[in-house]
Amino acid sequence: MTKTAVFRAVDITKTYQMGEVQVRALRGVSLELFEGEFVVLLGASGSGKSTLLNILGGLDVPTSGTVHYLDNELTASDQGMLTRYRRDHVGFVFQFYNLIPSLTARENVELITEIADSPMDSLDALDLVDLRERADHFPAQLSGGEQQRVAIARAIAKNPDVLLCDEPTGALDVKTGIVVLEAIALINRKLGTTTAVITHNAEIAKMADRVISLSNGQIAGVEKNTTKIQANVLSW
Ligand SMILES: Nc1ncnc2c1ncn2[C@@H]1O[C@H](COP(=O)(O)OP(=O)(O)OP(=O)(O)O)[C@@H](O)[C@H]1O
Repeated sequence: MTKTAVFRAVDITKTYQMGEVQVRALRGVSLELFEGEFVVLLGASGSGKSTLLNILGGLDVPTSGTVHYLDNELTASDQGMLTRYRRDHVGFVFQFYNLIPSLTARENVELITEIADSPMDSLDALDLVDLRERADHFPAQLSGGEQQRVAIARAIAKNPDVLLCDEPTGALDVKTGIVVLEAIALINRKLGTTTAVITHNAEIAKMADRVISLSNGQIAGVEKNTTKIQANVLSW
């Protein structure tokens, strides 16, 4: 059975013009991400990972090349279409959790469920990241890892088709980072959400179905993991 390509990017480039200087963040990247898979985008700082993820998530547009999300060509979409695409299909998790400090964990999740088409219950989303008991706590009462898990609950509460995570463990110690990765892997497994995680940490790549390595704005390799390692046995 052929798997559906959720994303298809063909020869995308991204050049930033900084005054006189041109920064070529992506130099001809082509890739496919398949339905339900867990992909790690691995690369050193500055290799173009965030630029690529932002383009897939409709937060940015490439300078040239095409990107499709299923049958929709993101590169032919206007801002309004990209906004709807993000709202209806994409969950984002960033390195810094961006929770609203004056709202409880549950209220932070409900910010999203209130505007989504077919959201899950906010407490069920918190349950998936094992934080139902902390639903009425404010971000300041939660540890960094717990705040990141609230951010994951918020991202998945709208039942997105894809979950895009940019260095989700970048601000966390190893033990806490592993708990956060376990939450992401559980969501991928349980809900079948196509998941891409950016990291510069090769150890984290071991938990993926496929690892796409980026170097200097280009794809340096694509590897399928024959065995997926569970997050709780990783260490770095
Ligand atoms: N808005 C921008 N304006 C100018 N240059 C940018 C911009 N965003 C990214 N770049 C440049 O593009 C290149 C790729 O950046 P990008 O953030 O995609 O890399 P990355 O692999 O995600 O790095 P990191 O792991 O450090 O976040 C870098 O040289 C960066 O300085």
